[in-house]
Amino acid sequence: MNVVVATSNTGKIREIEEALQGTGWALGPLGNVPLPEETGATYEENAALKACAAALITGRPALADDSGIEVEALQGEPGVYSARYGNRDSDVERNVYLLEKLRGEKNRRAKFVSVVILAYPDGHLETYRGELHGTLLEGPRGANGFGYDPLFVPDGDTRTLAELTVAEKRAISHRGRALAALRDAHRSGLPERDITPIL
Ligand SMILES: O=c1[nH]cnc2c1ncn2[C@@H]1O[C@H](COP(=O)(O)OP(=O)(O)O)[C@@H](O)[C@H]1O
Ligand SMILES: [Mg+2]
Repeated sequence: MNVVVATSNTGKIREIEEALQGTGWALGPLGNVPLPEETGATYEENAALKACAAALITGRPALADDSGIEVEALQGEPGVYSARYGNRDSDVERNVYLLEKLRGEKNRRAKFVSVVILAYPDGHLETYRGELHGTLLEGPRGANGFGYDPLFVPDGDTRTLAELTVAEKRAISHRGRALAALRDAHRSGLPERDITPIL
Protein backbone atom coordinates (compact mmCIF):
# COMPACT_ATOMS: atom_id res chain seq x y z
CA MET A 1 0.00 0.00 0.00
CA ASN A 2 1.24 3.44 -0.94
CA VAL A 3 0.91 5.98 1.84
CA VAL A 4 1.58 9.66 1.29
CA VAL A 5 3.40 11.51 4.08
CA ALA A 6 1.70 14.89 4.32
CA THR A 7 4.46 17.09 5.70
CA SER A 8 7.40 19.08 4.38
CA ASN A 9 9.16 19.02 7.76
CA THR A 10 12.29 16.94 7.04
CA GLY A 11 12.80 16.10 10.72
CA LYS A 12 9.34 14.57 10.89
CA ILE A 13 9.76 12.72 7.59
CA ARG A 14 12.97 11.09 8.87
CA GLU A 15 11.28 10.01 12.10
CA ILE A 16 8.14 8.70 10.37
CA GLU A 17 10.19 6.69 7.85
CA GLU A 18 12.33 5.20 10.61
CA ALA A 19 9.33 4.33 12.78
CA LEU A 20 7.45 2.58 9.96
CA GLN A 21 10.41 0.56 8.66
CA GLY A 22 9.52 -3.08 8.18
CA THR A 23 5.79 -2.50 7.83
CA GLY A 24 5.96 -3.01 4.09
CA TRP A 25 4.23 0.29 3.52
CA ALA A 26 5.61 2.32 0.63
CA LEU A 27 5.83 5.85 2.00
CA GLY A 28 5.76 8.50 -0.67
CA PRO A 29 6.52 12.20 -0.56
CA LEU A 30 3.77 14.73 -0.93
CA GLY A 31 5.47 16.37 -3.90
CA ASN A 32 4.03 19.66 -5.04
CA VAL A 33 0.70 19.27 -3.27
CA PRO A 34 0.13 22.40 -1.19
CA LEU A 35 -0.93 21.80 2.43
CA PRO A 36 -3.80 23.85 3.87
CA GLU A 37 -3.20 26.53 6.47
CA GLU A 38 -3.31 25.23 10.04
CA THR A 39 -6.44 27.04 11.15
CA GLY A 40 -7.49 24.48 13.78
CA ALA A 41 -7.47 25.09 17.53
CA THR A 42 -6.23 21.58 18.32
CA TYR A 43 -3.52 19.19 17.08
CA GLU A 44 -6.32 16.83 16.02
CA GLU A 45 -7.97 19.46 13.81
CA ASN A 46 -4.70 20.51 12.19
CA ALA A 47 -3.51 16.95 11.59
CA ALA A 48 -6.89 16.12 10.03
CA LEU A 49 -6.72 19.19 7.78
CA LYS A 50 -3.30 18.18 6.48
CA ALA A 51 -4.00 14.44 6.13
CA CYS A 52 -7.42 14.87 4.49
CA ALA A 53 -6.17 17.41 1.97
CA ALA A 54 -3.32 15.11 0.94
CA ALA A 55 -5.58 12.03 0.74
CA LEU A 56 -8.18 13.81 -1.38
CA ILE A 57 -5.69 15.35 -3.77
CA THR A 58 -3.52 12.25 -4.24
CA GLY A 59 -6.19 9.54 -3.98
CA ARG A 60 -3.94 7.64 -1.54
CA PRO A 61 -4.11 7.13 2.22
CA ALA A 62 -2.17 10.02 3.78
CA LEU A 63 -0.36 10.38 7.07
CA ALA A 64 0.04 13.72 8.87
CA ASP A 65 1.49 14.73 12.22
CA ASP A 66 0.58 17.88 14.10
CA SER A 67 2.63 18.45 17.17
CA GLY A 68 3.98 20.98 19.60
CA ILE A 69 5.58 21.70 22.93
CA GLU A 70 3.56 22.79 25.98
CA VAL A 71 5.48 24.68 28.66
CA GLU A 72 4.06 24.61 32.17
CA ALA A 73 5.36 28.04 33.22
CA LEU A 74 3.81 29.53 30.05
CA GLN A 75 0.39 28.01 30.70
CA GLY A 76 0.83 25.47 27.92
CA GLU A 77 2.26 27.83 25.29
CA PRO A 78 3.25 27.59 22.46
CA GLY A 79 1.23 24.37 21.94
CA VAL A 80 -0.44 24.24 18.53
CA TYR A 81 1.45 27.42 17.61
CA SER A 82 4.90 25.86 18.18
CA ALA A 83 5.88 25.97 14.50
CA ARG A 84 5.59 29.77 14.33
CA TYR A 85 6.28 30.73 17.94
CA GLY A 86 7.09 34.42 18.33
CA ASN A 87 6.72 34.75 14.55
CA ARG A 88 10.30 33.49 14.34
CA ASP A 89 11.33 31.87 11.05
CA SER A 90 13.81 29.19 12.12
CA ASP A 91 14.22 26.52 14.80
CA VAL A 92 17.24 28.35 16.25
CA GLU A 93 15.37 31.66 16.50
CA ARG A 94 12.37 29.95 18.13
CA ASN A 95 14.67 28.26 20.65
CA VAL A 96 16.23 31.63 21.51
CA TYR A 97 12.75 33.15 21.86
CA LEU A 98 11.60 30.35 24.20
CA LEU A 99 14.76 30.65 26.32
CA GLU A 100 14.18 34.41 26.64
CA LYS A 101 10.61 33.80 27.78
CA LEU A 102 11.86 31.37 30.43
CA ARG A 103 14.82 33.44 31.63
CA GLY A 104 14.99 33.24 35.44
CA GLU A 105 12.07 30.79 35.52
CA LYS A 106 12.57 27.91 37.99
CA ASN A 107 9.78 25.70 36.64
CA ARG A 108 11.27 24.22 33.45
CA ARG A 109 8.68 21.45 33.03
CA ALA A 110 7.30 20.87 29.52
CA LYS A 111 5.77 18.18 27.37
CA PHE A 112 5.72 17.36 23.69
CA VAL A 113 2.47 16.23 22.09
CA SER A 114 2.09 14.52 18.72
CA VAL A 115 -1.16 13.66 16.98
CA VAL A 116 -0.76 11.40 13.96
CA ILE A 117 -3.72 10.99 11.62
CA LEU A 118 -4.05 8.50 8.79
CA ALA A 119 -6.74 9.74 6.39
CA TYR A 120 -8.23 7.73 3.53
CA PRO A 121 -9.65 9.31 0.37
CA ASP A 122 -13.13 8.04 1.35
CA GLY A 123 -13.05 10.33 4.41
CA HIS A 124 -12.21 7.67 7.02
CA LEU A 125 -9.78 8.90 9.73
CA GLU A 126 -7.61 7.10 12.26
CA THR A 127 -6.13 9.18 15.10
CA TYR A 128 -3.16 8.34 17.34
CA ARG A 129 -1.67 10.52 20.10
CA GLY A 130 1.58 10.44 22.06
CA GLU A 131 3.15 12.61 24.77
CA LEU A 132 6.65 13.02 26.22
CA HIS A 133 7.31 14.79 29.52
CA GLY A 134 10.59 16.43 30.48
CA THR A 135 12.45 19.63 31.37
CA LEU A 136 13.91 22.52 29.40
CA LEU A 137 17.58 23.49 29.73
CA GLU A 138 18.91 27.07 29.80
CA GLY A 139 20.86 26.55 26.58
CA PRO A 140 20.91 24.15 23.61
CA ARG A 141 22.80 20.84 23.54
CA GLY A 142 23.17 18.35 20.68
CA ALA A 143 22.91 18.44 16.90
CA ASN A 144 20.41 15.69 16.05
CA GLY A 145 16.65 16.00 15.73
CA PHE A 146 14.86 19.27 14.99
CA GLY A 147 12.75 22.01 16.53
CA TYR A 148 13.03 22.30 20.31
CA ASP A 149 14.98 19.03 20.67
CA PRO A 150 18.26 20.69 21.79
CA LEU A 151 16.52 22.28 24.80
CA PHE A 152 14.53 19.27 26.01
CA VAL A 153 15.69 16.55 28.42
CA PRO A 154 13.13 13.73 28.61
CA ASP A 155 12.31 12.31 32.05
CA GLY A 156 14.54 9.33 32.79
CA ASP A 157 17.52 10.59 30.75
CA THR A 158 20.25 13.21 31.14
CA ARG A 159 20.69 13.86 27.42
CA THR A 160 18.61 16.21 25.30
CA LEU A 161 16.50 14.80 22.47
CA ALA A 162 19.09 16.31 20.11
CA GLU A 163 21.74 14.06 21.69
CA LEU A 164 19.77 10.89 20.90
CA THR A 165 19.83 8.88 17.68
CA VAL A 166 16.64 8.69 15.62
CA ALA A 167 16.01 5.18 17.00
CA GLU A 168 16.60 6.26 20.63
CA LYS A 169 14.26 9.21 20.22
CA ARG A 170 11.60 7.05 18.57
CA ALA A 171 11.60 4.59 21.47
CA ILE A 172 10.42 7.26 23.94
CA SER A 173 9.08 10.23 22.02
CA HIS A 174 5.58 11.60 21.56
CA ARG A 175 5.74 10.89 17.80
CA GLY A 176 7.35 7.50 18.34
CA ARG A 177 4.50 6.50 20.63
CA ALA A 178 1.79 7.73 18.29
CA LEU A 179 3.43 5.88 15.38
CA ALA A 180 3.85 2.70 17.47
CA ALA A 181 0.12 2.76 18.15
CA LEU A 182 -0.51 3.18 14.43
CA ARG A 183 1.77 0.19 13.73
CA ASP A 184 0.02 -1.93 16.35
CA ALA A 185 -3.37 -1.15 14.85
CA HIS A 186 -2.13 -2.39 11.46
CA ARG A 187 -0.30 -5.57 12.38
CA SER A 188 -2.12 -7.33 9.57
CA GLY A 189 -1.67 -4.56 7.02
CA LEU A 190 -3.73 -1.58 5.99
CA PRO A 191 -7.46 -2.29 5.67
CA GLU A 192 -8.66 -2.72 2.12
CA ARG A 193 -10.90 0.29 2.16
CA ASP A 194 -12.87 1.67 -0.71
CA ILE A 195 -10.61 4.57 -1.49
CA THR A 196 -12.88 6.27 -3.98
CA PRO A 197 -12.52 9.97 -3.21
CA ILE A 198 -15.54 11.58 -1.59
CA LEU A 199 -15.07 14.71 -3.70
O1 LIG B 1 9.85 15.99 18.15
C1 LIG B 1 9.96 17.22 18.19
N1 LIG B 1 11.10 17.81 18.59
C2 LIG B 1 11.27 19.15 18.63
N2 LIG B 1 10.35 20.02 18.26
C3 LIG B 1 9.17 19.51 17.85
C4 LIG B 1 8.92 18.12 17.81
N3 LIG B 1 7.66 17.91 17.37
C5 LIG B 1 7.16 19.12 17.14
N4 LIG B 1 8.06 20.09 17.44
C6 LIG B 1 7.91 21.56 17.27
O2 LIG B 1 6.57 21.83 17.02
C7 LIG B 1 6.40 22.29 15.66
C8 LIG B 1 5.20 21.54 15.14
O3 LIG B 1 4.90 22.03 13.92
P1 LIG B 1 3.65 21.56 13.10
O4 LIG B 1 3.33 20.16 13.46
O5 LIG B 1 2.54 22.53 13.26
O6 LIG B 1 4.10 21.74 11.60
P2 LIG B 1 5.39 21.51 10.74
O7 LIG B 1 5.29 20.09 10.28
O8 LIG B 1 5.16 22.49 9.65
O9 LIG B 1 6.64 21.80 11.54
C9 LIG B 1 7.68 21.94 14.93
O10 LIG B 1 7.97 22.82 13.89
C10 LIG B 1 8.70 22.02 16.06
O11 LIG B 1 9.10 23.34 16.25
MG1 LIG C 1 0.81 22.86 13.88
